[in-house]
Parts: sequence; C-alpha cells; structure tokens
Amino acid sequence: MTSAITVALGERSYDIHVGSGLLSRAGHILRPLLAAPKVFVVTDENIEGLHLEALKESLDDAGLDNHGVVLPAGEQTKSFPHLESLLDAMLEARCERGTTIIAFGGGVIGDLTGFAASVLLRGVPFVQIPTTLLSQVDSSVGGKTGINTRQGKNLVGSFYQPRAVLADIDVLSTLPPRELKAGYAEVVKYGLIDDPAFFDWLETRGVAVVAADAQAGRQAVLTSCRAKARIVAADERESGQRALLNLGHTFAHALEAEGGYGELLLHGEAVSIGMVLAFDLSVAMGLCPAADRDRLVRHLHTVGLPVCLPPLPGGEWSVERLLAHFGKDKKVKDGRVTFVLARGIGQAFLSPDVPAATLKNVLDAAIGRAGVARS
Ligand SMILES: NC(=O)c1ccc[n+]([C@@H]2O[C@H](COP(=O)([O-])OP(=O)(O)OC[C@H]3O[C@@H](n4cnc5c(N)ncnc54)[C@H](O)[C@@H]3O)[C@@H](O)[C@H]2O)c1
Ligand SMILES: O=C(O)C(=O)C[C@@H](O)[C@H](O)[C@H](O)COP(=O)(O)O
Ligand SMILES: [Zn+2]
Repeated sequence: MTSAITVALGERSYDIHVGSGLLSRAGHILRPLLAAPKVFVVTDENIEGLHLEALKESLDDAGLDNHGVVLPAGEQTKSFPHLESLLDAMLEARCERGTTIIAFGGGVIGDLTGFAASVLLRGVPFVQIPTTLLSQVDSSVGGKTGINTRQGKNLVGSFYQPRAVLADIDVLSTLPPRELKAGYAEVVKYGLIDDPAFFDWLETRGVAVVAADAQAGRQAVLTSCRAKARIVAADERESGQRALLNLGHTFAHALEAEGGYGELLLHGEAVSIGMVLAFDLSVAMGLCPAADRDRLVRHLHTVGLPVCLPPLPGGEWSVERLLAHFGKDKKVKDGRVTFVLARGIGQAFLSPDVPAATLKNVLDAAIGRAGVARS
C-alpha cells in the first residue's frame, strides 16, 4: 500500500509517496509530472550496485529517456569539486530546462543534486528518490539543498523544492545497520520537537525500526514525513518555526566539521549527541527537568546511538573551536546564535538568550566525558 502526504506550498506543492515496491513503479508515477521525457539520474556507487538497475528498468518501461552519473559515496561528495563535476556531467548529457533531475540516494546525493538542479540553466525540475532512513524521514522533504565548505556544514546552498518524493521503504533492507541507526536520530527529533506521543511510541517500537522491521519502519517514515511536511508548509524558508528542525544541529554541525565530515561521525550520529547536548543545556539553564534529558539519553543508548562525544583522533576537543563553529551557524542573528532548547520531551522552542558561561560549562562537561559511557 502506498500513502501520499502533500507538502502544501501553493504552486510549489508536491506529494511524498511512501510505500513498498515504489521503485518498480517510479517511471509511471513520475511520467505525468514531467515536462519532457528526458531524465538525468544522480546516484552513488553503493546504490548503483544495489538498486540502480531496478530504477532504470522502471524508467525505461515508462518510455523515459534516461541518462545519469554515479558519484563516490559519502559526506565528502557534498563539496565544491563534486558539484562542479556533477554540473559538467549534466551539461555534457545536454540536459535542458525541461529535463528532470532525479536524486537517487541518501541525503548526500539529495542535497548535492538538489543544489545542482537549482543552479543548472538557472533551475531545472528535480525529484527525490531517497534510499536511506535519514533521507526518507528528513532530507528529501522541504527543499534544503547544499554542500559543505571549509568554513562549515551546508554553508552554501539554496531552498529548492522537489516536484515529488518517492520513498520506497523496501530499499531500506539493504542499508547498513550503522546508517539505519544514524537516520533514526532524525526520527527521534520529531518526537522531541512537539510530539511526545510519538516519542512514547518510539520507546516501544524504536528497537524494531533500527532492526529494519518493515512495518515499524513504514510507520516511522510516515509520522516523520507528516511532521516535516507540516513544519515546512508553515515556514518554508526558516524565518521562524522551521528552525525547530535544527534541534541538536548547532552542536552536530560543529562536531561533524571538527571530525572531518563523515570521517568520525555520520550526520545522524552527530545529531544524536547534539540533541543530548541541547537537553543538557536546557537542564543547565533550569528550563527542563533532568528526568526528561535522562529519558532521552536512555532511549538513544537503547537503540545504539552515541550520546557522548567520541575521542577526537589525533587531537583534543576544544571549547573554543566548537564555539567558533557555532558563530558560523545559519541561525546567527546580530552575532548571537539562536539555540533550539526544550522544556521537556515534545516541547522544543527557540532561544537567542543562552548565557555564554552556561554554554561553556555544558561543553566543558561534554568534553570531560568524551569517550566515556553515559546512561
Ligand atoms: N536537506 C535536508 O533537509 C537534510 C536533512 C537531514 C540531513 N541532511 C544531510 O544528509 C546527509 C546525510 O544523509 P544520509 O545519512 O542519507 O547519508 P548518505 O547519503 O551518505 O548515505 C549513507 C550511506 O548509505 C549508502 N546507501 C544509501 N542508500 C542505501 C541503501 N538503500 N542500501 C545500502 N546502502 C545505501 C550510501 O551509499 C552511503 O554510503 C548529510 O550531509 C546531512 O547534512 C540534509
Ligand atoms: O529541514 C530542515 O530545516 C532541517 O533543519 C533538517 C536538518 O535535519 C538538516 O540536517 C538540515 O540540512 C540542516 O539545515 P541547516 O540549515 O542547519 O544546514
Ligand atoms: Zn539533520
């Protein structure tokens, strides 16, 4: 069974299709949405070996003229050099304004491809076919595209909405366990933001989600996509409430940058640690009961996600360096970072008023615990 969730954005509205067997029907689902029969598929080398043939067959069956490129897998691909070679490949294949670009992969492929589509010929249509849990529950929806730069994570990019999202939950069966768990961190995020009942559900079914149980996975994807669609429809360009989707991310992006994008921590793992730090900060500011922070730590630990900084290979974590990354966060206004804090599970809110000393204490304590188990 397939469910469709609409991201309501006026003339830029689109559907997120969630279901089983969608890959084999992709061509027929997409055909009526395309301006021309030419498509250009962007994927990575892991997905190429596992799922690309099935997608190509489906596009051929629908009479689509398909071209494409296979990129290296991993976070390092979300970079200027790969953006350049991707745009070159698209131009070489004679992509036109009516050609639809298909991002077939995880968040790395989706973010890079969406950005390329937004600048190619000043904007060509694109579609997301997400293949990781993280990309199905988060990155394929909402139109944030971009790359990492030397200065920081996602600092160059665009808001550019896809024409459709096709989340085939069957493809999650080939995802390595570490990747499945990393994606699960973004699922937990929705419970923490404003859905305590969903967090309760995750406490009973989360272990099944990270064990690749299809029914639990489908439910997690559907609930997450509904939450993201609602938030994005209300605030597409993050002028307010959309920033709640950044819960844990100011910390996470700094950890990812310090750890060498993708080398030490996957994005979802960094988000897991970052959400704990956001709750630590909320507790330290006297805003959140410690019991809620402990409940979050327990749950993340139960599903096998990190809750503490890992040791930094070849160096030491530094409060000053982390603070310098925070200063480049996109939520900085008049030199002050807006943090996503919580009054409890399901009660996230935005605050530009975090005392510097409290933040420093929380970071000092986290660095002191680096590599140490916490429960
Ligand atoms: N745009 C947004 O709103 C948004 C939201 C969240 C995260 N992100 C970004 O997403 C990125 C992380 O995405 P990700 O976690 O999907 O990582 P990813 O794209 O690197 O994919 C993870 C790994 O899984 C492999 N893979 C993908 N699908 C597979 C499958 N079905 N079977 C087997 N292997 C498969 C990939 O080749 C890769 O090695 C980060 O750059 C993050 O910043 C963006
Ligand atoms: O869609 C959003 O909005 C998010 O913040 C989702 C995040 O999970 C995602 O990691 C996003 O890329 C972070 O955005 P950024 O603007 O902080 O780079
Ligand atoms: Zn994220």
